Amino acid sequence: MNVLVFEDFEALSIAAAKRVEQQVRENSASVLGLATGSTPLGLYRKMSEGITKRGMSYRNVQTINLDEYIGLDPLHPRSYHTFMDEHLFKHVDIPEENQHLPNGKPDSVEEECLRYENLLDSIGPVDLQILGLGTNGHIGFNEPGTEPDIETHCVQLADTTREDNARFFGSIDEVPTHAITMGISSILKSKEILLLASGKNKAEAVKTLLEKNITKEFPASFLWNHPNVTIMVDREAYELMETEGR
Ligand SMILES: O=P(O)(O)OC[C@H]1O[C@](O)(CO)[C@@H](O)[C@@H]1O
Repeated sequence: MNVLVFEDFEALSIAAAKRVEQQVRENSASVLGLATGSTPLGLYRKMSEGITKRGMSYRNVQTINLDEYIGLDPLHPRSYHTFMDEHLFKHVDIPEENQHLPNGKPDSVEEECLRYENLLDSIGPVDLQILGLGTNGHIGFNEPGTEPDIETHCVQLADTTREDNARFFGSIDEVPTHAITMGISSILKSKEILLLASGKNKAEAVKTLLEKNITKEFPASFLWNHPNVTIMVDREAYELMETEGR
């Protein structure tokens, strides 16, 4: 696992965008695994700027997102479909048919999970997977207690996750209780993984991750089982490591 420490969120976002742009320049038909949450917002802004400022194009790229809330229609203002549209898809030239997210309002959640894992296998493997890090160590919506061999599945969200995400909704009561998420084993199928973490509220989780105690109680620790993972953090997210003089 490589660890890269950046001065701040801006520097981290620029570096992450550089890696994505390099990937797409090398292989214009790359498959990108995408995440939601606040952390990739800087990356998505820089990717959008890349279109106008650096002549980037994503027209042959396929994207596949990690997760979606169950019960939210794709057009719901708080769905991850809408999040991706607002923050990335409407600013870049990825064809709509190449943008993939789980359907949060399927007839059958089980069938949707199967469909999504099959989709991942048919367009994959993901060349570059972007991940955020939950304060409780989740990746995607794989909450503490998730087994490492699980593929795309339905998950009950932890209370802490619903609290963390209440800022995107009016109140915690409006945050859905369940989601569809790629599993740990789905994520580990990627060729390369880039985990981003920013801010003091991630410092404890970053410290736990870097302790290399591989346990289902801290799902991100399973990333240690993958051969090509880079963690990009800013100084605030790394501050507990620096305090220890590492
Ligand atoms: O980037 P944030 O908003 O801190 O979220 C971290 C993680 O939590 C989630 O938003 C889910 O709670 C993930 O999508 C994300 O990777």
